[in-house]
Amino acid sequence: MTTTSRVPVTLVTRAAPGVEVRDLTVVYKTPLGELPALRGVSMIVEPGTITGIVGESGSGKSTLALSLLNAVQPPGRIAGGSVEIDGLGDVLTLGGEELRQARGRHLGYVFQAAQNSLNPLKTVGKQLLDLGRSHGVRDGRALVRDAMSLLERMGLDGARVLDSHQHQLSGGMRQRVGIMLALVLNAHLVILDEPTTALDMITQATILRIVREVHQERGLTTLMVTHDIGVAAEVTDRLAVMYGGRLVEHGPTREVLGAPRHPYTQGLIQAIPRLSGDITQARALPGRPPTLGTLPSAGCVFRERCPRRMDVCETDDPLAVAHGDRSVACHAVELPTPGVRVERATPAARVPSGAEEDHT
Ligand SMILES: Nc1ncnc2c1ncn2[C@@H]1O[C@H](COP(=O)(O)OP(=O)(O)OP(=O)(O)O)[C@@H](O)[C@H]1O
Repeated sequence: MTTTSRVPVTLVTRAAPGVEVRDLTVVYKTPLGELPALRGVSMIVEPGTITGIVGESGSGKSTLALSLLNAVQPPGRIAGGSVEIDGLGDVLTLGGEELRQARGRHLGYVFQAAQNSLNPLKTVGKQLLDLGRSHGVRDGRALVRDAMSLLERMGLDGARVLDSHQHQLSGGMRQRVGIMLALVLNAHLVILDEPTTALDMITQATILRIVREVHQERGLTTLMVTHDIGVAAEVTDRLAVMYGGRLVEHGPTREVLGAPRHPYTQGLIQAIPRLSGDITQARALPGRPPTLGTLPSAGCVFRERCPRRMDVCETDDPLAVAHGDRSVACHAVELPTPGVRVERATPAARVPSGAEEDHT
């Protein structure tokens, strides 16, 4: 990723953008005061990759996704850090029309509960044309063609869906409309927050295949929030594991799932029931994830549930240690050879902006 100074949104490069999140802190106002939902999160997203953001409910996944769009709403507030996106600069410094144009045209997104986000008074087709117009799309017919083709690939009757109102579509159909709307303006950074939660297993598999295909065809950088490790395993190249507002482990999906290093990642994987073999081997993580009010203000956020807890975990928040293109934030993890203790979870090698890379 190039460290960009601010450039006008219209000059944006169309190649898959890299993203660098640096020291991001987001707080929510609560009766106990402002409490951090994200604390010092740093992460690099390589251009052209699909990164899964996983973790239990409340770990900060959606807050991170919203921050990438500079869309955290009160009672939340971005209290510190930066989100540099190739071609856009630090999105946290964008506002007004610049930010509106960036969203949709350059940053496509499907928020959680996308199935409820359509306007009940307008047909999907009308909303599509409104969206196009508000982003300066001149060729409405081409936009409709592209939308129909995306919908049809997701197993829907495109013409019928565009003619429908929200109440005429099932939850799963609306979810797919949300995905179409995120992709149809040709954004090159796409953020999907739980894109398949309302879908049955077969439809979910179809959608994941299409997300992957469209990602490759269009040269996207994709971030997918999911609480479902199976979904992440199926579709992502890299995995970012969050706990209590911290990024605790990050690396290539196969390596993180095959040889998890952080005790939390190990616990998450052990908790997945297997379809074959001994199902009694699935072991739920003991305890519950913290809420904003129960997060410890010092030491490791995971220590209460950690089987490898040590004295230092009570007092020192572990920094991310990068080793190759993996990083882990845990006092108890011994790396194969001495790692470099760094504040930021930075992969060793960065691919230049827009460079092609085989991540399979
Ligand atoms: N509007 C809000 N006001 C107060 N606290 C909030 C608000 N939104 C989120 N939080 C808190 O911030 C923390 C992170 O929430 P976030 O929704 O980002 O987590 P998540 O990992 O996406 O969870 P889920 O999988 O349940 O969506 C949680 O403790 C949550 O309760």
